[in-house]
Amino acid sequence: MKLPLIDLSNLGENDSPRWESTKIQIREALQEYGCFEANFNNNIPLELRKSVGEGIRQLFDLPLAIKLLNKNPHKPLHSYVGRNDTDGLVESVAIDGALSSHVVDTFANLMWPNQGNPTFSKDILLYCEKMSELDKIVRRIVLESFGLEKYIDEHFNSTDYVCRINKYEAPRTPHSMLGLFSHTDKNIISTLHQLNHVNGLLILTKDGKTWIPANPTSPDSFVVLVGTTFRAWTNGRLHDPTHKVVVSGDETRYMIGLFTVAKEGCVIKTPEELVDEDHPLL
Ligand SMILES: O=C(O)CCC(=O)C(=O)O
Ligand SMILES: [Fe+2]
Repeated sequence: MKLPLIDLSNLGENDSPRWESTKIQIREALQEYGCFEANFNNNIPLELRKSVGEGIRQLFDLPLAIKLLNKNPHKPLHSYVGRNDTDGLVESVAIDGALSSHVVDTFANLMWPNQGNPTFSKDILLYCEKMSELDKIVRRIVLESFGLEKYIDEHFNSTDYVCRINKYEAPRTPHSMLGLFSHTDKNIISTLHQLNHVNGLLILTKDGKTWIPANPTSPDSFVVLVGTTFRAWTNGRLHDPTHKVVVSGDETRYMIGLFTVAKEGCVIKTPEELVDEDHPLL
């Protein structure tokens, strides 16, 4: 089994025939699988991909004491996660508010206290901007597909972005090993981009029977995944898939993800249009 593959490159205006057919594809994919592979090419140039990969390798090579400075006392999931913090092979950093150059520079100054890392800051900011374009297209399309255009601005204005960068140590055994435990994302939308050719993400089907490999079919593709908050907002119409990461072989896996989260203090409320006899409020 494979994830649905949907081409979102150069999608054009939002009343074109292509936009309309893409809307149907996205809605079906998010109902049935809770995710899809998005082709979004021409969007992230090869040079940027290489440069960001290099910056991320340098970041994880920093001493543990430095990486531990990436902490958020109020939100433990928006902080550094080390190899000993979970059962898996994952190590991870988080940049909360990654669409702000000030936030990204502050993060880089913390990690590279001498003079920051201007290349890293510039690359991450650009990457996150591109991924947020994808998030906005998908959310706009989903809301339109429910006839809820009137909520689009409110939706966009009530969200922030967290960038999370994951490294999965090479297990160096012929057996596959757990990279990241099985979970659902609790945020709204996750936009995931595997940075090298080392696969590992698996998505559980809605019936809970099959793990589908989410191996990118091109270096320009992303996995767009529904989080529990969006499932709640849509009164259960969209599925929030369980997923995990399993790695094998002798190469390290890197992933950069942009997680759309509700702003602090924002209350998630299902629009009344999505509640009726067939769909009582969950
Ligand atoms: O590494 C991946 O592909 C997925 C990571 C993930 O599921 C997460 O960080 O929530
Ligand atoms: Fe996840």
